[in-house]
Amino acid sequence: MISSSRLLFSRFTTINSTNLITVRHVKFSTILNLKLQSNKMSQKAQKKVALIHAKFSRGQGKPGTELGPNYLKNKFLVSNLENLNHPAVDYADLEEDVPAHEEVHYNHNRNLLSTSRINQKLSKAVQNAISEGHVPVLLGGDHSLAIGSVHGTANAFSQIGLIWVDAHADMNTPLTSSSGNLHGQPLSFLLYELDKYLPKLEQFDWLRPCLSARNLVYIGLRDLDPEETILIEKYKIKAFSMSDVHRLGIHQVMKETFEHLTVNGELLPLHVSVDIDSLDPWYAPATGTPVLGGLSLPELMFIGNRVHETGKLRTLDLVEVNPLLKTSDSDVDKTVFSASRAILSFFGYKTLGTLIDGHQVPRP
Ligand SMILES: NC(=[NH2+])NCCC[C@H](N)C(=O)O
Ligand SMILES: [Mn+2]
Ligand SMILES: [Mn+2]
Repeated sequence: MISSSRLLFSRFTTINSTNLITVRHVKFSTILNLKLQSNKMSQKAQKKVALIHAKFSRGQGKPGTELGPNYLKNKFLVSNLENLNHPAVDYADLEEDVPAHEEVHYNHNRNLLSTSRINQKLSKAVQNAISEGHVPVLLGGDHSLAIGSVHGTANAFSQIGLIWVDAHADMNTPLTSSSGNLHGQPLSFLLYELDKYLPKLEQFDWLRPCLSARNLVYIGLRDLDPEETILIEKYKIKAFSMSDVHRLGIHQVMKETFEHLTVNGELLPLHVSVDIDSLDPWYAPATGTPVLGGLSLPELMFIGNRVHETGKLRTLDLVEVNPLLKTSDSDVDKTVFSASRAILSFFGYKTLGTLIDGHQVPRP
């Protein structure tokens, strides 16, 4: 029996040095005689990415996340979305439009009025973008924006699956939150099961819960508040903590995630909400609530690639980049670099290098 390494070796030795030199002058797909999958990709019109810029920071206490969209919409992101056949369009521009003195607070929970208003607009923008055949990508902004973003996706389909990639569970209610920050609470506003724990908040009159706890999967958890742990247990929510990622490996985590979100033999349309603090602070230091021991960028990109392969991504959020929280400029560069690559991975950008029509998408 010939071992595969010998086979490889014997094939390799048939290439002489002249051939190796000519290789450099010819399109390498021809040399390798590969039928590239990406050729097929390029013939089929791909969905456009509808960029939704949400300049918002009032879901938490640290100014700076409102600058996120300006950093995240960089040349590298836009040109590579183009290369990946998912051209980006600037779809909506949202910002806080409530003067500070008109804000409404509930107990220690801050900024209910502006958070409600921007999310109502965001939900409509997401629904419209989906109905026009685009994939909305929310460039945040803090994570309270997931209220509108997920609400929009959930209202565009009969049923969705939500993958929440985060160090935190963001499932506090205004009554359990110790910080009073709405970015730690979006899921309590979205899940049917948690509606009964919410106080009546007239600012959010427009909002109805739209997601079953059964259709939520967490990845990357490592900093939960006690009530969040209780709720996850009580409603048997599928949750992969960082120690689960270590135990199972990210490949198995994604396999089980998709199995969980498959209903009647079909994977649900997916909304993926990525909090940049799911990454270890080494990859993403410029964020408001960093927690050590997070995902590596290759792991997050693996998640993105697997989701991309399913063809089921309907909306993506990238939130909590805060360019003002830095000890040096390189902290911002690192965070934006990681965030841009993470977004691209959901549209087919691979760490290995990505081929389109036999050409490699440039790597920075
Ligand atoms: N989206 C985030 N970064 N959330 C952090 C939440 C932290 C804490 N659990 C809270 O409720 O305040
Ligand atoms: Mn978080
Ligand atoms: Mn979060």
